[in-house]
Amino acid sequence: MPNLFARTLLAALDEDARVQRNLRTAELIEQAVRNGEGLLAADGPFVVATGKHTGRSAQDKYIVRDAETENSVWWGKTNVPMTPEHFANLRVDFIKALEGRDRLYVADLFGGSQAEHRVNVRVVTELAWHSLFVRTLLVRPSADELEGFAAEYTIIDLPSFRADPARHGCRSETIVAVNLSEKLILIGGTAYAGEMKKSVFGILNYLLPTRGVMPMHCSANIGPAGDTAVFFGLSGTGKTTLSADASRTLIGDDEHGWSDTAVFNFEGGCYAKMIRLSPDAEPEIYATTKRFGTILENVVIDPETRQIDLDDDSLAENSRGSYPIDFIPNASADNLGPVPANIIFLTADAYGVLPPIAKLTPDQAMYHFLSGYTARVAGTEIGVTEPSATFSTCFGAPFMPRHPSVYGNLLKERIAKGGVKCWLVNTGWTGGAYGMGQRMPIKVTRALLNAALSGGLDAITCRIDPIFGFAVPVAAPDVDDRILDPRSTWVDPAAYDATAEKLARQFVENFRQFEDAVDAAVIAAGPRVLSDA
Ligand SMILES: Nc1ncnc2c1ncn2[C@@H]1O[C@H](COP(=O)(O)OP(=O)(O)O)[C@@H](O)[C@H]1O
Ligand SMILES: C=C(OP(=O)(O)O)C(=O)O
Ligand SMILES: [Mn+2]
Repeated sequence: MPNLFARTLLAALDEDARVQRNLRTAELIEQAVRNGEGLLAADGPFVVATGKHTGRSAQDKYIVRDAETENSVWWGKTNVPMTPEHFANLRVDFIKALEGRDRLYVADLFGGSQAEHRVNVRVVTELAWHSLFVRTLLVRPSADELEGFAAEYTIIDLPSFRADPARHGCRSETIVAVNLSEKLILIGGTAYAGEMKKSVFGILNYLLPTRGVMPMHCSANIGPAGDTAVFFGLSGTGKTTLSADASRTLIGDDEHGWSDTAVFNFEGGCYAKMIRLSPDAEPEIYATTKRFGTILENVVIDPETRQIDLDDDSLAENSRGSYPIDFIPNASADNLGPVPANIIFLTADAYGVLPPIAKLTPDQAMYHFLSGYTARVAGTEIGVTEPSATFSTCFGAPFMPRHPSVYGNLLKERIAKGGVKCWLVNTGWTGGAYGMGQRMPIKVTRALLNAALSGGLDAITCRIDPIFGFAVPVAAPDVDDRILDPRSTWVDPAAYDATAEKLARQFVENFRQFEDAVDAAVIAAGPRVLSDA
């Protein structure tokens, strides 16, 4: 039940003449144009600039620490507590800000595509395009379902709000405050739309483990043999890109649940990266940039010709496009598929040491799931700056309110049932002969995935990597064998060894936090620092 405050607010909004309720795409775009929120592009998309915030503000996110969350949330670097008093101040100030608006948008939506596992969410926004975004990304109730819709969670998103560190106990003018007892999320001081969808993800990640569903930061699709694959990965590792594949049916690009019987999408839309999008490598996603109903965030548009330029990164490297899932031609009509036959962990390794594909044992899979490794090149000068490793547990620490072992145990049970193969896929940067700082070609990754998912790597000889311990195929269909063994491509093998050792050491150090939570076999499944052996 929403608390008294939320009930009062919901009732007030129901009667408020300023509120535009559950408008559909065309009307929201008309309003957004009238409000001066963005421009229509020549080919149909609505194009907006979000200003200062072009990505999530992970450092400005808080969870209210109270009786509900005290023992259920894993407090630490990513789940940062906020006092109920600071939240109460924030709520008062949000109400004041709402009162000052002459127009507000309300969208009543489902978080979760399956009736038995979804939550009813009401999203209140000051921007019409935000309302369109959240309608696009979440699951849209039918007209009948809207009739008796009772919101359980409320999200209020006010980009024009300015948080006050003294009153709200925060760090800056930007705030994402999650109150799980009041079932209220307040987002202020940022216009990046992704905050809304990832907030709903956080709610489901909190609730679903108690109902026996494993929530996952992954994309998912289904092969011609009815084989579901899930692709875990941190931002930028290729979940969205690789899940849109002409030969497989898309379930979703970012957030899913794994129940006893199915993998189901939490969402009803996708949120793709637009920067330097290639019509050749990503034809399905590219086609969405030519359609009415797509929103393009921080894509540069010529105000006269209304042509867009996907290569222009002057507004953001993280330019985005959101579209309903059925804009992808072969999307699943019921948002679900069978339980997975394959689990893929995507990593974008900037050190150039991980192979483009490796087979994992169940213990190695647990190790890599809890580690959640990726690394990006730090600056724009690719190959010159030092890459920095990121470990984000469950490949999604910012969205996981509970202890990693909660999600880890759900994975362990599922792998233990058998019938699922696990893979580590490096979509990052290659070293040596392939040139330091070259991103793994998408067509190489796709060829390897196709081979792995269709059973084409099952009979291929593998070598066991001496540092990382996993099995690496020595050959694969349609791929130059040399790229499978990064060490052999480095001009200086000793430099490879030193770099790989450096990464191995970071893995080991990061994993110390999980040593008490897992079996010895899982710890032993991690990389080895050879010089310490
Ligand atoms: N080998 C590769 N595999 C996947 N994506 C790649 C690869 N090489 C380059 N990319 C680019 O990296 C980005 C991956 O982003 P995206 O698929 O949105 O990741 P995620 O959904 O995991 O955040 C895209 O811009 C894509 O074009
Ligand atoms: C929307 C996001 O997800 P991703 O980058 O993984 O697509 C995000 O992290 O803000
Ligand atoms: Mn994505």
